Amino acid sequence: MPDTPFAPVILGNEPGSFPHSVLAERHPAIIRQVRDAFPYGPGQHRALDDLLKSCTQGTVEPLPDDAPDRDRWREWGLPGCSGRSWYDVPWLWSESYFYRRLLDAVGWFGTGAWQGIDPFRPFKRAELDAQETDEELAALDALPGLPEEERAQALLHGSLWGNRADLGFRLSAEGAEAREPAPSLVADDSAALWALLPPGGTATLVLVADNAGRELVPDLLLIAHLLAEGRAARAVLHVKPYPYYVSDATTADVVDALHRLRAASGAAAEYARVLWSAMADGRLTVRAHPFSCAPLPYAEMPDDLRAEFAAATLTVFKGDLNYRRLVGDRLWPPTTPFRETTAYFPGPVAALRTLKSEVITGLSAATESALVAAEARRWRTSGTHALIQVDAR
Ligand SMILES: O=P(O)(O)OC[C@@]1(O)O[C@H](CO)[C@@H](O)[C@@H]1O
Repeated sequence: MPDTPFAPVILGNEPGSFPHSVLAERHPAIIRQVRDAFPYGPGQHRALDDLLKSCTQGTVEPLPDDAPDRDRWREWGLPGCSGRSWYDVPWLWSESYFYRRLLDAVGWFGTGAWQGIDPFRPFKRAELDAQETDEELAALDALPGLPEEERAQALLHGSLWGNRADLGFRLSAEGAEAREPAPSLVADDSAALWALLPPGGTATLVLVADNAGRELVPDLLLIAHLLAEGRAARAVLHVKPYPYYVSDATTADVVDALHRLRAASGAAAEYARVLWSAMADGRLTVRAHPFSCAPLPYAEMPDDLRAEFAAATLTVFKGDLNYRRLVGDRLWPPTTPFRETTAYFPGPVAALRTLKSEVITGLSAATESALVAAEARRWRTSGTHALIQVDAR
């Protein structure tokens, strides 16, 4: 990481700011939604009440003594954050710990009957079962007649804009889905991305997934295309080891998405066949590394993960949160080169992301001025702009 006195770490303690609204409004709304979605017992309701009080008015508290990941969270900075207001510790840390505590409250980590019951599953399932998903899958039938480059580009854009399908985001951005998509890319390095994945090559692609459902489906379709066309010989899909940020994909969500694709007809079912056989013969693997849910930037990744990314031809980070973790959750001057913020990364790296938080790098001065002139600061968080950035080395 470069020395960054000019790029302060984002905190959530400024009333009226986007990060503050996430802590003060989005998190309580998520607690409400989860509480309403399950027939929880009194213990769970009490734990949710306690969490609501702690995260809005209280301080960060340590994990229970028997938490299986106590040591990990100690390494991830819990002792330094304990006793401080959730608003005063780094925003990234605070959000991440909120999801960890929410899972605790509903019994995910316990040994009881609620162990492993995903509190966000009803929302993710509803999205996967929605009519919009049928329409998106039916639209794939237009692809087989097109030249390979056009299909590849269409599927890349499907995966990119699929990142708008973020359930946590929609909780606090009502109507965002209905707005004009404004499909404007604020940075487009797709040519550099394709140059790293030529047809008939031996590339290993690592895709660090973001959301389940209507984002994961197009991510899987893109992977299927890359494998089928020989742009990747092998792909590794990184998902979250536990439910996170409402809609982030876990292994269970990958299974649901693959079932959804397999049950479809036409081209979608063909992509499903490619994916099932690639999983069966090991060309496509799923990883759920603990660091995927860490409250830290990727600059602090552990050695085993660093080695894995170093061995890949290209690592693609999907989504807003992964972007924040890739470049560092800081208020960078928007023209800071992307490759300067990813210089620590051990191999070629790309970001596919719609803009849903204030972190941004790699803009040209002209693009930044145009966005500010048209929308002041709104373009940073509205989810209506996107980027494809590549550091090819
Ligand atoms: O990573 P994703 O799904 O694209 O977006 C995650 C997100 O909704 O959560 C954060 C605020 O909670 C923001 O960074 C962003 O808006």
